[in-house]
Amino acid sequence: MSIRVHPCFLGAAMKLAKLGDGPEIFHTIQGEGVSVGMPAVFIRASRCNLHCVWCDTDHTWNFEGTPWPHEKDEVPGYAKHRKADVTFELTPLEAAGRVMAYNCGRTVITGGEPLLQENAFLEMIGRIRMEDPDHQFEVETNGTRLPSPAFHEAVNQFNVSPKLANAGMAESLIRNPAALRFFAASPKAWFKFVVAEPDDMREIEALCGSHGISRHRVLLMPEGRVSAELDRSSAWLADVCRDGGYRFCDRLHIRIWGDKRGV
Ligand SMILES: Nc1nc2[nH]cc(C(=O)O)c2c(=O)[nH]1
Ligand code: SF4
Ligand SMILES: [Mg+2]
Repeated sequence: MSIRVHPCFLGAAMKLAKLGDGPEIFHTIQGEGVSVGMPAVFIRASRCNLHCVWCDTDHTWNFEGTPWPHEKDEVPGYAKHRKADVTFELTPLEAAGRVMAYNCGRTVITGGEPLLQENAFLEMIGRIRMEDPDHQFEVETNGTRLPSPAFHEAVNQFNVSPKLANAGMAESLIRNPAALRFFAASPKAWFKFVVAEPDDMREIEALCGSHGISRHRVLLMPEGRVSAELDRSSAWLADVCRDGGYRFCDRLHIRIWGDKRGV
């Protein structure tokens, strides 16, 4: 498939999260969703349009000078990040080179919210497919942004994680009905909900009902940053999945490596 990129987008810098001295691009296995277990290169966008209180990638958005609360505010030593310390800028061409250096056939574009920079990622995808036409791209998104037709065409799989009230934001911020209906109708989209307590199910069922999301496309994932936390809700969540016809989804990278970055 050839991908055309409008010339005015060529070369626009992308803002990625920083890991060590470089951009947050790493080779691991997909830990969540329908392609769990598959080898993949992850590339993490900096910046998000949301600010979930329990976000585990808050270095992509919780910057000095912003008013957003985070559950780690109570943790001694936790402080908001200096933007320059946690951002790495590079061109889509440079990003493509770093991704291809791993010689892996699958890339997961995550964040932050990658759709805020979809033109830059579209250019990166085009560059990679010039060398590796069958390269598979997944995008992890919070489901509040409608992808452009070209971006939707280029991406193989969208892992859509709509946020619930437990993320601590106004409904108007976390919900874009047009985007949700678009993904509900896309054969490329899967929906992944982080479930913290049984009450969350009411919200998930109402959301799916009102946006045409089929339960066959829904994965329910226990909330937790470490194995013991996942264990706490896995048993009852497995029952919910069995009885409701949902797919259960563990967080394999947390089982294997715990709460670490770059894996
Ligand atoms: N191994 C691994 N799998 C993942 N699936 C989704 C991730 C994410 O942070 O979006 C993630 C991640 O950070 N690591
Ligand atoms: S949408 Fe995702 S990246 Fe953005 S704040 Fe929420 S959990 Fe973090
Ligand atoms: Mg993660």
